[in-house]
Amino acid sequence: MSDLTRRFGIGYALAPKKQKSFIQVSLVNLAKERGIDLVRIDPDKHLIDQGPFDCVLHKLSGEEWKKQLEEYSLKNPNAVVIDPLDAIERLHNRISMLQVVSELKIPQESATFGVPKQIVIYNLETLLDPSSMEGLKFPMIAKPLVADGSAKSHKMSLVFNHDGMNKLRPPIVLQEFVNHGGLIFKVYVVGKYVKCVKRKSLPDVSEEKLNSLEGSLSFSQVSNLTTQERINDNYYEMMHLEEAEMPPLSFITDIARGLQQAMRLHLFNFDVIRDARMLNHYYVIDINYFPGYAKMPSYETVLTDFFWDIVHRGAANLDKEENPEKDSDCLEILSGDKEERKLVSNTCCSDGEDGALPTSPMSRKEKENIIQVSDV
Ligand SMILES: Nc1ncnc2c1ncn2[C@@H]1O[C@H](COP(=O)(O)OP(=O)(O)OP(=O)(O)O)[C@@H](O)[C@H]1O
Ligand SMILES: O=P(O)(O)O[C@H]1[C@H](OP(=O)(O)O)[C@@H](OP(=O)(O)O)[C@@H](O)[C@@H](O)[C@@H]1OP(=O)(O)O
Ligand SMILES: [Mg+2]
Ligand SMILES: [Mg+2]
Repeated sequence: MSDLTRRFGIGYALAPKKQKSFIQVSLVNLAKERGIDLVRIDPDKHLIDQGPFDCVLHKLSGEEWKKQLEEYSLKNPNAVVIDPLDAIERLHNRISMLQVVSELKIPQESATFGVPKQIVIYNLETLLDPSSMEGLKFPMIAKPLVADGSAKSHKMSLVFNHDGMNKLRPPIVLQEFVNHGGLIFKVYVVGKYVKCVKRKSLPDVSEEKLNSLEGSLSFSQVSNLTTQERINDNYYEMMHLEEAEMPPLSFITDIARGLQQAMRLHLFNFDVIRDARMLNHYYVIDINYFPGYAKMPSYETVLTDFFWDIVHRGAANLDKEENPEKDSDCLEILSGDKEERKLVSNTCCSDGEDGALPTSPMSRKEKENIIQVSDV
């Protein structure tokens, strides 16, 4: 059978929440039209007994799953696994996650980048010893060291002074909070495709405010919002985020490609903030494996193109540049919307649709999410 008439199978093994957000009818139908069947893998059954698959797409972890994948790959050497578990594991620890950013060797002409100053704290004794924090300035953001996708791993605190340390539970990463004008850039990578969107982020903390704030403030999953209504505060209106400038395209693409090569991953996104005091300096603060692509405009088309490449070009050729000129068109800078609010619940909206790529028959649904930030 020629490649044009043959059907291809991509098995997906995802947690229920991810499956619900990612496997939308619009994606399944578009892939089907292009000869690709998306098939659910039952994680409770042996992988080896399912399929056959041309590609296994997954966001599951643990020793048992690792064994299953290894066994499957041994028996099906031509099946592509997106992505290798050992490469994904680097992102499960917030130190190794950002280490890769510090090691990137790419030209920094139009703009510069780095990671915020941070330390890792493994026990209470170190946490409560002020000398451990030497070199770090308040406010800080305390993040669980483990970033395994659990609700716990997204629970963070803004820490304004030493009193705020009491409520933290190591192991944590203490990272300097960088004022960034309440705006975050999310850069989605799908194989060679790179897309940068704007979202609302935590508001700046002024010196004045810092002195009047008590201890710490906890919050969770700021970046999991797409649709938001604001209540009672004009911070973001005053910031005019819609008009805020995007980072230079080539700069963002260089970081994306650098990260992709260093991490050997095809599906990830990273969060970038711009230093409010030095406007051509950026910080990478977070990298996520297999993020919420359904929030990315035209996600069905982008992902289906990627699947098509996998099944027609194979893993070995997937990362080779086919047509560098075409690739440069792949970077789209879009504007989205996201925000963090104090003591209220909100919904927020990503302005998403860009028209630069053909959209699939069923357009992406805006998701509504709620965020709550409460005093600890
Ligand atoms: N160093 C920092 N300076 C300023 N703001 C920060 C910093 N680190 C994180 N933030 C803010 O806190 C939010 C959550 O942090 P981070 O992205 O590390 O958490 P996460 O739970 O891994 O998020 P995601 O849902 O994207 O996986 C960011 O989106 C940003 O708004
Ligand atoms: O779907 P999941 O539960 O995996 O949640 C992921 C979420 O996507 P969603 O919007 O589809 O929920 C992502 O949002 P964006 O970065 O794309 O905004 C991001 O928050 C990831 O860190 C989450 O992955 P986790 O770290 O929790 O595994
Ligand atoms: Mg994030
Ligand atoms: Mg994250």
